[in-house]
Amino acid sequence: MLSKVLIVTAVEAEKEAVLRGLSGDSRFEVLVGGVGPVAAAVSTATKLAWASIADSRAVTPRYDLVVSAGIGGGFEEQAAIGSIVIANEVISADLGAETPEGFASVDKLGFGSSRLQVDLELSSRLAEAILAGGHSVCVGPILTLSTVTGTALTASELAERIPGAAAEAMEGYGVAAAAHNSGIPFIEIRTISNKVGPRDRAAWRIGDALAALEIASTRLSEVI
Ligand SMILES: O=C(O)c1cccc(C(=O)CC[C@H]2O[C@@H](n3cnc4c(=O)[nH]cnc43)[C@H](O)[C@@H]2O)c1
Repeated sequence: MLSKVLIVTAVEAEKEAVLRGLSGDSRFEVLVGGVGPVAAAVSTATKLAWASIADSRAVTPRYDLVVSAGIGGGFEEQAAIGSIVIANEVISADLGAETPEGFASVDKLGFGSSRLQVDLELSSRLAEAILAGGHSVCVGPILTLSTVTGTALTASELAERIPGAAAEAMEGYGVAAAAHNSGIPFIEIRTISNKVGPRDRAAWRIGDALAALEIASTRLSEVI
């Protein structure tokens, strides 16, 4: 059983949904890290650094797990609105260069990796627990972007470039980079508020996604 888990959300409404699902489980700490990969990375890394300093004075244990959790967009035929997506990989999908032949990732350019690993064993157990609880769940790559996809063309380009892409959001890769930098296991949970594609704000079902986030948080507290 893990003893201390840091969950990072983008906004307060997501934190509140996570806390409702955790029902006071004191093993968890929930941080509102801000919207976008940079805010998420800076907030998470700062939190982990201070915890490490405190830990060195044996005041509080360092974290056993870091979680990026929040709402996200679901890719067609992968994740429906209201469903839960658990990452099997997090990918910074716009980290690279635009070329006449199309997008070139930093991996392709030789400047590093746009992909970060997750704790696959825990992710799998969490997905099984969600499924056993009767909620729809998908396990697949979750993309991190600095811009919310707003056209069918971009959605299809992403789906073609990253086969099996299940969801997109804006913070996971940043939180994961901070966790990996501290040598702490990481997972990402997204609950689907909208379809990835043409921008249609009226079609966003944030309430449904927050309700699913509460469910996912309850299952998380059961499996760790
Ligand atoms: O385009 C709009 O008018 C619009 C309306 C409501 C919210 C937004 C956001 O930019 C929310 C970003 C926030 O939510 C996460 N999120 C949710 N769905 C997606 C998505 O399809 N693509 C990327 N991020 C998404 C994200 O992690 C942010 O925290 C825009």
